[in-house]
Formats: sequence, structure tokens, C-alpha cells
Amino acid sequence: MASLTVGVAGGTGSGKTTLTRKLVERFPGKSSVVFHDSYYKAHDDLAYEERCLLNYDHPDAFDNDLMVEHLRRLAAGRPVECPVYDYSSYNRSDRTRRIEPAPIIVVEGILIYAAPEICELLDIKVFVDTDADVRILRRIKRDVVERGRTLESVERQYLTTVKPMHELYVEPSKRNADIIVPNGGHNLVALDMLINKVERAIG
Ligand SMILES: Nc1ncnc2c1ncn2[C@@H]1O[C@H](COP(=O)(O)OP(=O)(O)O)[C@@H](O)[C@H]1O
Ligand SMILES: Nc1ccn([C@@H]2O[C@H](COP(=O)(O)O)[C@@H](O)[C@H]2O)c(=O)n1
Repeated sequence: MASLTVGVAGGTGSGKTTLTRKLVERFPGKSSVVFHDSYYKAHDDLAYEERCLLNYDHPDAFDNDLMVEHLRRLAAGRPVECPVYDYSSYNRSDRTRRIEPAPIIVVEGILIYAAPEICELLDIKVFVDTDADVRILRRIKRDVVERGRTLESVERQYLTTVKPMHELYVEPSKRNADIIVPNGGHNLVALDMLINKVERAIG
């Protein structure tokens, strides 16, 4: 099965997951999503307190070799067992999630365009561009409510790693994108254009 691979990148809280969800909703049964976050490296060798302090916004935090292998396998029409990442323990869990091959594979993550080996596997590269103040407000809410974090830990992490790594790696990787979408999740014009493009590509 030939598949179309669509990248959705952008800073934390930019609206990547929202855009991805709206895109795949339009192609029921025809799409699978691969999250770069699932490929955060395992750190069973470190104590919880040490894992909390790692830099999760640097390109080296990810096991790109495994992700590339999985994307190649999906493109060849074979399913993969994707790792399940656990944000509350700051580690890869011992579970996996089966991802089926599909005509449309969406690849989502903050740093996918900072990795040339991932970029070259993507047919369409979308970058969701949202102001930093909006993104941090969304992130505080999400990390406290969904990822079991304290306000203090979100603030420390944002200032020590998330913001500097965004400026150093995520923002410059935008130039590798084909399409830049302001306010991704709710930008219906951009979403319609993307859906039309995908529809035409998969025929
Ligand atoms: N355009 C938007 N306007 C308002 N809220 C949005 C918009 N896009 C996303 N959100 C909200 O912001 C939060 C983060 O969005 P999400 O798509 O999870 O971002 P990301 O995957 O880039 O971290 C979610 O609660 C989502 O509902
Ligand atoms: N243990 C971890 C691993 C990652 N993060 C943060 O997740 C962010 C990426 O996910 P988005 O949904 O926000 O795109 C990234 O900025 C990491 O800082 C974490 O907090 N803890």
C-alpha cells in the first residue's frame, strides 16, 4: 500500500494535536498517527528525581532510529508496536501500541523537522505557528491537569529547557516546513486546504 506521510510540527501547546485530530477525523479508517513523543528514550537507568531534570526538548532526547524504522515499516505496509510514553513517570512504559499501516500516516512532534532523517520520509510538512505566550498558558493548564505536574515544575522546566530549546531548535526547523499554519487547531481555512491536498494525493 502506498501511503502519504504528513508531518505536523510546532512548539509545545501550538495546537499540533488539535490539527492532527481534525485532519484524521476527515479520513476515518484511512489514517494512522505516529507521535514523536512516543519515542522519547527510555531512562530505566536513572532515578525518578534525575529523570524529572532531563532536557526533553533537545533533539537527542528522542530515539529517532526506532521511529525511522517504524515509519519505514508502515510505509512498506506492515504494522508496528510503538512504545507508550508515560509523562507522569518521565519514562517509557513497558506497554506498546499497535499502529496499523494506512493510506495516510500523520507524524506529529515538536522536533520532527530538526531531524533530517525524519524530514526525508515526510511528503507534506506542516508547521503550526502560535505565539509563545499563548503556548505557555495552554501548557501550564495541560501539564497540571493532564500530566500531573505542579505549577512550580512547569515554570522551572519552561525557563530552563522548553523555551531555550524552542528558540534553538524548534523555531529554526520551521524553515523545513512546506506550509505554516497560524493558530493551527482552529484555523479552518488552512485545515480545509490541507484536507483537499491530502484527498487529491490519496486519490
Ligand atoms: N486555535 C486554538 N484556540 C484555542 N485553543 C486551542 C487552539 N488550538 C488548540 N487549543 C487548545 O490548546 C491546548 C493545546 O493544544 P494541543 O493541540 O494539544 O497542542 P500541542 O499538541 O501542540 O501541544 C488544548 O487544550 C487545545 O484544546
Ligand atoms: N517526560 C517528559 C517528556 C516530554 N515533556 C514535554 O513534552 C513536550 C512535547 O509535547 P507537546 O504535546 O507539548 O508538543 C516537550 O516540550 C517536553 O518538554 C515533558 O514535559 N516531560
